[in-house]
Amino acid sequence: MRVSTGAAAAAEPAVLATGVDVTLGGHQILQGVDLRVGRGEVVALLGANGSGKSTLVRALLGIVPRTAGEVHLLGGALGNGVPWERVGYVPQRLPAGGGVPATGLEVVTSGLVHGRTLRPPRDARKRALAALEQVGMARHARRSVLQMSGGQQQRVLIARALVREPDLLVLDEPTSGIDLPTQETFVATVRALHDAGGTVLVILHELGSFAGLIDRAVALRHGRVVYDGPPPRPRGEHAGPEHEHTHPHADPPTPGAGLSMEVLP
Ligand SMILES: Nc1ncnc2c1ncn2[C@@H]1O[C@H](COP(=O)(O)OP(=O)(O)OP(=O)(O)O)[C@@H](O)[C@H]1O
Repeated sequence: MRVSTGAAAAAEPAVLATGVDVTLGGHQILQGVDLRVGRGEVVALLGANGSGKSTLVRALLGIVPRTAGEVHLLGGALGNGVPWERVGYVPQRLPAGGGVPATGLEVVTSGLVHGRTLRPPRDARKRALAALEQVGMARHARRSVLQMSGGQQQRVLIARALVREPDLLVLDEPTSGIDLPTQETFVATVRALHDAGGTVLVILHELGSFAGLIDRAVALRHGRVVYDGPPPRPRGEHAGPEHEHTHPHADPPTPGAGLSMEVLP
């Protein structure tokens, strides 16, 4: 991880959002959301379908507009104040209609290009290949992402976020559609980023492979924060933080072992 410039900025939380409101299509989707993620924390964002998790993450990143509220990332106000080259984002899926036939390598290399320099660094190819290797996609580096399965595309998006070795990694359901061995490789990579001092905000439907990594959970319901505290314990021991996921799972998941919003207050 790179050392932040300015001790004051480094002391600020990685994510600080206050009073965030978002209205989309005439409906208020988020209402007065406050969220703080300290440096080095791993925070899970939980909630039922449609509770506003993706919208919150997209508002935090400035992808959807706020009608009220303030957002600071890595000590900078949303917009030009944010050091975007230190922020990695994995969206839920490739944007629909993004019909550009880029290869996996090109998509990952684009993760090294940011507003201040349009030219990838000299070692971009090597770093992009290493990131693809981390998600088990190195041998597909030259394939068009449009010809990849949804899970493969997701792995390329993860590699694109990891390649810049971000200080803040924001993940929108990163493991949906990805097989378990790849999930566990990915979680190990996120753990390494966290061990190096990185901060992670991750939308999850169940803690699953992430269980042992999560410091805190924040739950949304109908666009409001309804819980902010320790991650709720899964009912099944198998999915608990104490369970080391070191083996491939041949059996289907235990019913109820996955942590869902239904068990939250
Ligand atoms: N562009 C949009 N225009 C209108 N409504 C939208 C738009 N995007 C999202 N919504 C609505 O906002 C609400 C929250 O959606 P969002 O995708 O943030 O939920 P989520 O918690 O991430 O759900 P999921 O777990 O299914 O991904 C939903 O009711 C959705 O229909």
